[in-house]
Amino acid sequence: MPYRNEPPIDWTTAPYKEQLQTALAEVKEQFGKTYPLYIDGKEIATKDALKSVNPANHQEIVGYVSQATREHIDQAIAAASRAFKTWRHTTFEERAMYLMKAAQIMRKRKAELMAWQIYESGKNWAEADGDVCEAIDFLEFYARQAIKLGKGTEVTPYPGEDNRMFYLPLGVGVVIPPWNFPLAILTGTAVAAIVTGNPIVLKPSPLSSVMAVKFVEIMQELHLPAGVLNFVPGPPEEIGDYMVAHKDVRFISFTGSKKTGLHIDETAHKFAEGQRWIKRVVAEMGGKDSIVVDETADTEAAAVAIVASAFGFQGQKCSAGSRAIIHEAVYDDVVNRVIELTKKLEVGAPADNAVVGPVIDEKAFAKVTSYIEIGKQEAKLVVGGTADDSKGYFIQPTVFIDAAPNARIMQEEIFGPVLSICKVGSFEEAIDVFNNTEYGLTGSLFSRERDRLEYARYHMDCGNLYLNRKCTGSLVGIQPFGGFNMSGTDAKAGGPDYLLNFVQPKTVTEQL
Ligand SMILES: NC(=O)c1ccc[n+]([C@@H]2O[C@H](COP(=O)([O-])OP(=O)(O)OC[C@H]3O[C@@H](n4cnc5c(N)ncnc54)[C@H](O)[C@@H]3O)[C@@H](O)[C@H]2O)c1
Ligand SMILES: N[C@@H](CCC=O)C(=O)O
Repeated sequence: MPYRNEPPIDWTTAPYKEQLQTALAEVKEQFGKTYPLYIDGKEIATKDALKSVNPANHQEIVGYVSQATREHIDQAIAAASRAFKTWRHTTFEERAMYLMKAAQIMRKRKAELMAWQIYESGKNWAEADGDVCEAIDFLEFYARQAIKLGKGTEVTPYPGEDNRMFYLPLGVGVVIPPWNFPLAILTGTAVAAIVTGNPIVLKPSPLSSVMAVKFVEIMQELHLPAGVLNFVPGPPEEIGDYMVAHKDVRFISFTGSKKTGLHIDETAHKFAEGQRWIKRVVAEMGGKDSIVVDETADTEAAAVAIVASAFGFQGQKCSAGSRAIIHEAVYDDVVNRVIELTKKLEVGAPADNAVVGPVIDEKAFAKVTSYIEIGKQEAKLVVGGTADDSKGYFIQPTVFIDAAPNARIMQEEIFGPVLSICKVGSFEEAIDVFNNTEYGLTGSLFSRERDRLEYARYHMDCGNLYLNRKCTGSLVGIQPFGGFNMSGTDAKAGGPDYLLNFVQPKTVTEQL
C-alpha cells in the first residue's frame, strides 16, 4: 500500500465520543500503577519511582515510573551493543515489518492512547488525536522509507568496475524526546533509529513517561530481539550526561529545548577514552515562530491562523506562532479580530475537551507567568494575563500588543499561551523583524501579492514556512519538519532524508 496519512477523527461525534469517554473512564481506573524499566528484554522494577501527575488536577496521579540509575544505563548500553551484532544484519524489509505491526496496534488502541495523554499531558481531544495519528504516520512512513533505503543508491557506471553504494547502521543510539508530543516524537525518533538497524537506549521526558511506557508495551508485543529497545526513564541530571558521554554510544537523537540541546551537543562531542567514532548528534530544538500579515492579506483568515498557532495545545509546541508581525494598514483590524477570537477560547479540563488546557507543570506555570509579568512592562496587555494553579496549571490565553521587535517577549521562547504582536510600517520591515531571532523553526506569511509570497519562500529564514495558513500542524511525509539556526540540526523528521541521519553509506568497488 502506498503511504497515506492517518485520517483524523471528530471525537465529538457518535460513535467516537462514546468510545473516547469509555477509554477515559478505563484509563482512569488504571491510575496510580507502577511501571518498570525495560532492559535487554526484561522488565526491571526499581525502588525509586517517579510520579506522573495530571496537570489539570494535582490530586490525580496518572502513574509511577521506575527510575534508572547509572548502573542501569551501563546495562542498557551493554545490551544494545550485544543486540547490534545481529540486529545490524537484519534486512531493512524485516525491520520495516515491525513498524507496520506497531502501527496496526496503535490504530486499534487509538482511543486509549489518546486518553493517557489527555490526562498526562493536558491535550484536548483533537490535539491528542493529532499526536496519535502522527505516531502512526511515523511508523508507516519510516517503514516505507527504510525499504527504499535498503536498495542503496545508484552511482555512475564506470567501465571495468562494479561500483555500489549502500547504507549500514551506525551502532547504539541514545534517544531523548521531549514531553510535548508524548507519543508522536518519541515513536518517530525511536523507530527511525531501530528501523535503520540501530539498537537504542530510550530516555523519555519525566513529564510524559507513562505515555512512553505505553509505547514500550506496544513494542514488546512485537517481540523485537532483546536489547534492540531499552527503556530507561530516569532523572536527567543523574543519567543524562552519563549516557550521552558514554564511549559505546554512537549517536544521540535529541528533541527538546535549545539549552539542553546545546549542552548535549557539547557533552557528546567530548572524546571519551576508548571511543571509536565521532558521535553524531541530531538535535531538534526550540522556536520563536511568527506570522507575518501584510496590508493585502485576508485579515479574517490571518486572525484565525494567529489564534490557532499561538494557543493550540496552550502554545506548547515548538512550532507555536508566539509572535505576530502586522502591517500598520491592517494592524487594528487584525488585532481586534485576534482579541475577539482569543476571548472566546474556553479554558478547562482536557478530559472535558476544553479548547485550552493547563500548562504541563509547576515549573512551566512559573516560567510562563513570569513572562506575563515581563510582558506587562514591555508591551500592552489586551487579553488574559491571569492564571490559577489551585487545581491545575491553568493560564488564560494572553495577548500583548505594540511589542518592540527586540523585547524579551518577542525574542525568547515562552512555551505557553502568550502571544506578542508587533506593528511594522512595510513588508520589508516585517521580514527583518521575522528574521531577527536566533531561532528559525516555523513561520507564516499572509499576503495576496504573488511577488511577496515568492520573495518569502527564500528570504523568511526558517525550516518550515507556510503561505496563507497557520504555522503549526506539519504532517508526516507532507511537511518534513525541522528548523534552522538555534532551532537545531534541521533533520527534517517525517521527510525522505530523515533516515540518513542514522546510517553510514559504504561504497564497494569490484574490479571486473
Ligand atoms: N524542533 C522540534 O522538532 C521540537 C519538537 C518538540 C519540542 N521541541 C522543543 O522542546 C522543548 C520542550 O520540551 P522539553 O521541555 O521536554 O525540553 P527539555 O530540553 O527540557 O527536555 C528534553 C529532553 O531532554 C532530557 N534532558 C534534560 N537534560 C538532559 C541532559 N543533561 N542529558 C540528557 N537528557 C536531558 C529531558 O529529560 C527530556 O527528555 C521546547 O523548547 C520545544 O520548542 C522542539
Ligand atoms: N511538528 C509539530 C510541532 C512539533 C513541536 O513541538 C507542528 O508542526 O506543529
